[in-house]
Amino acid sequence: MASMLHAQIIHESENRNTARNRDKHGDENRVRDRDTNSASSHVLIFPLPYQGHVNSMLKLAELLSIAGLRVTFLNSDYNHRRLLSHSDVLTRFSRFPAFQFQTISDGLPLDNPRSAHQLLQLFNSLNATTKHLFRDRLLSLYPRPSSIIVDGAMTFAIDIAKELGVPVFAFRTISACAFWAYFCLPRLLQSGELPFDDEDMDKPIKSVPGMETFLRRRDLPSFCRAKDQSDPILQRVMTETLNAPRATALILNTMEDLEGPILSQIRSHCPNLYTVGPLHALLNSQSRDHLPTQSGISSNSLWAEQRSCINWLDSHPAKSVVYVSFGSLAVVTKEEMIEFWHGLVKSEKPFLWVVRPGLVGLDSGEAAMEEELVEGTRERGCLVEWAPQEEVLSHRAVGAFLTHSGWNSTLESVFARVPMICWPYFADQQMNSRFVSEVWGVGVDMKDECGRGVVEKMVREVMDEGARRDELRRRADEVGEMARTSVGDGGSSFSDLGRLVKDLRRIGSM
Ligand SMILES: O=c1ccn([C@@H]2O[C@H](COP(=O)(O)OP(=O)(O)O[C@H]3O[C@H](CO)[C@@H](O)[C@H](O)[C@H]3O)[C@@H](O)[C@H]2O)c(=O)[nH]1
Ligand SMILES: C[C@H]1CC[C@@H]2C(C(=O)O)=CO[C@@H](O)[C@@H]21
Repeated sequence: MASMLHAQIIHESENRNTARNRDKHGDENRVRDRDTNSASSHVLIFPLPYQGHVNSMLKLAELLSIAGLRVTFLNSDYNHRRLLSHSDVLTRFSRFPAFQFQTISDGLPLDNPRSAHQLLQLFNSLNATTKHLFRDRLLSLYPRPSSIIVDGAMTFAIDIAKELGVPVFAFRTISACAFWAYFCLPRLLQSGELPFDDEDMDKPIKSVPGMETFLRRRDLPSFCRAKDQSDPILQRVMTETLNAPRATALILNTMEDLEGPILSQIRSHCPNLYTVGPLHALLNSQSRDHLPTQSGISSNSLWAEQRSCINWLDSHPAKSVVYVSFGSLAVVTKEEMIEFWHGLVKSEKPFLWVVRPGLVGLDSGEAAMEEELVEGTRERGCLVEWAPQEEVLSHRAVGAFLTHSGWNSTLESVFARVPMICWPYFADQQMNSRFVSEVWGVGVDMKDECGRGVVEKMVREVMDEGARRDELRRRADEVGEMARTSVGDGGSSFSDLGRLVKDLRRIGSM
């Protein structure tokens, strides 16, 4: 049955892809239109256990619940404890009697920091431990899931779903441009462009179709910097990506107007592609009147949000503050922190800086660092351990976002029309920052530099009065408007979510 369904959805997708050329935003049924099949659809959603993945997949879970589907969200034990402590998920999801959380072990000991430095440990542990637990869970869940939406970075879950005959949708939480670069890894290796044979990081890259005119070595996902093609993380991300076409469909948190040409490339390998981003905006627009929170924002934070920074922002003029955050996984050295700090202070702009516990590597003297920062930022800075980021970015006082270019942060900044200063840390972020600066024109890219002079120069470029600032703001407004259109009634992401709901229902009724 799974394969019949797969064939049917693919057939319809091919027809639709042809129609897309005639009417890019062809209307689909409204998401909220429930039909009689909803009750038998049971969707299991299973993210990679990281903040950036839990965040977007939980937003999709909320949207599917709003549409009337039965949803089970499978969280790691470790993340679930933190999610319950630091967010309002229980109150929010109590609106949906058919929604449930379930938890599963990620196999790592409690004291493992689960940051970027332990990436391989997490992947190995998921494959050694969680994979088997997932199989048992799938067999024991009642009602049995009619479909599964798994993180596209967890091929083991695709394998098990296929083995048990449950239709599986892969949700990759990164940008289409980063996904496509990963997808082209075999040709990058075959052409000899990888591994790099010298130190010239500005050398153009030719083996990623559609990006020949602007992609350089330094813009490829950071794992491509491996000296040896057998590097385990490079191999891992390549395998995860090349497995996507085995799923019934691929879901991406992006929008047609932003990544259309790259999405066309991906469609030639994964014809049934749903583009439903920015998910946070789609969710906010569909649940604003029904949320128990004052801000109308669904927070899925794994750290306690320090809301005092909103009062601090309230006391600043419009577009005067630089918001700084490097997401949930990055670990920087004390030296890098000092450079950022000098650069920010020298730029003479007020700044709100998220210094997450664990952001500064332990071996680089974290305690002394914090003292210095608190002292040096007394005049102009506000430091928090974790911020209500969506709310911060939509605050009128924020004029720029110094970001690590994680995909959620990028989409949140795009939607809030805030120009970015990108300092990509690892993984997909190097691709995102190149697109932000060269393709979408909504920010500047520091790439591999974070010396104080560069930080100051980039902050001034984006914040100081002048033609450059005006151009960045103009583009940020244009691209932000595109995002608004995509998630509004009849927009491409709105319609694709409707199609996804319809397909999940149809599977549930078979
Ligand atoms: O103080 C903060 C800082 C962050 N966030 C939120 O945390 C999420 C962070 O996600 P993202 O910007 O994507 O960064 P990472 O946490 O680093 O996400 C990982 O997952 C992403 C999605 O796959 C990838 O794009 C990144 O490279 C990867 O590091 C965003 O929704 C932010 O709004 C807060 O709420 N408060
Ligand atoms: C560190 C990364 C390896 C895979 C995950 C990912 C992805 O490509 O899907 C992006 O960023 C990280 O969260 C993970």
